Amino acid sequence: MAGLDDVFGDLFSNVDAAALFSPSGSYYERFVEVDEVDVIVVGTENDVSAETFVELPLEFDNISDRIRFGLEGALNQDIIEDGDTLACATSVFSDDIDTVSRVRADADSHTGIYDLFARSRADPEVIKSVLELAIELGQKGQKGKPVGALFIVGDAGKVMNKSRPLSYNPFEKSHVHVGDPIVNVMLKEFSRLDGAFVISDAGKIVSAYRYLEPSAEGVDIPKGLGARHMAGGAITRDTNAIAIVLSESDGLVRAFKAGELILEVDPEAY
Ligand SMILES: Nc1ncnc2c1ncn2[C@@H]1O[C@H](COP(=O)(O)OP(=O)(O)OP(=O)(O)O)[C@@H](O)[C@H]1O
Ligand SMILES: [Mn+2]
Repeated sequence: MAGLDDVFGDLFSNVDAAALFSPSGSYYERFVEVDEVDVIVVGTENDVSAETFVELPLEFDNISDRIRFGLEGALNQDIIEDGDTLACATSVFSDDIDTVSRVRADADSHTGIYDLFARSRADPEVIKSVLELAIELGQKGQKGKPVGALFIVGDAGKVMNKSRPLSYNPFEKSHVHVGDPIVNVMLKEFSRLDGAFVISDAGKIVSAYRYLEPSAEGVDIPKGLGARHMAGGAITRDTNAIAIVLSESDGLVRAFKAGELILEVDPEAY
């Protein structure tokens, strides 16, 4: 007689490693005793002081994004190899781990999400702050109305050379950085106005109200997106910046790198 174990056991039989997504300390401890497989912890923080850890920039709400990002990070850090099979344990319905997915690491299905954070010129913390700000802006809008915004992060000198001012720059002589609560309030306020924010690798706000003039040649952005997304996507081909765009029309936050759409998140899901 076959039992449930025989059937569900297929999910984790002969895996190369187990990836635990944001496990509790006690859950992780139980794995330390298991010497059958390597254990990888994936999360926004290494709360359990795991030996092998992959950092997530966001607690991705979408489970496949979460797993894909984790595996991309593990591949990038040479923790796993292309073709390895993993048992990925995550929580979907509660804070506890309640789901196991059997996933094969595929270097070809590389989405670039990990690269966006870990291999960009700009500081990963800066990228994370700007992404969080765009998500927050998408959730709340400006006085209840949907707003759009365009943030160009990194390689600021070159970005400034490929753009022009639409108005006076309120950040002209200031030395303010993203992540600072006051700055976030200012950025939200200015996001009502036209153009892009330019942010340095280290997170300094270089300018607001920039009109970007990249060459759009060879930029392949999804149809239906307008000038803001085109300009944001294109400048990331011309420079080593990344672009984080909040759409006023569909409410989604998108990130572009090297002229390509890398990440799409729905602020309402956070
Ligand atoms: N080249 C540019 N540089 C900076 N900002 C731009 C540029 N082109 C457009 N924008 C900004 O984007 C705003 C919206 O333009 P548009 O509707 O064409 O873009 P979109 O990609 O459809 O964005 P949304 O989804 O928010 O409507 C403009 O009002 C302007 O503030
Ligand atoms: Mn539009």
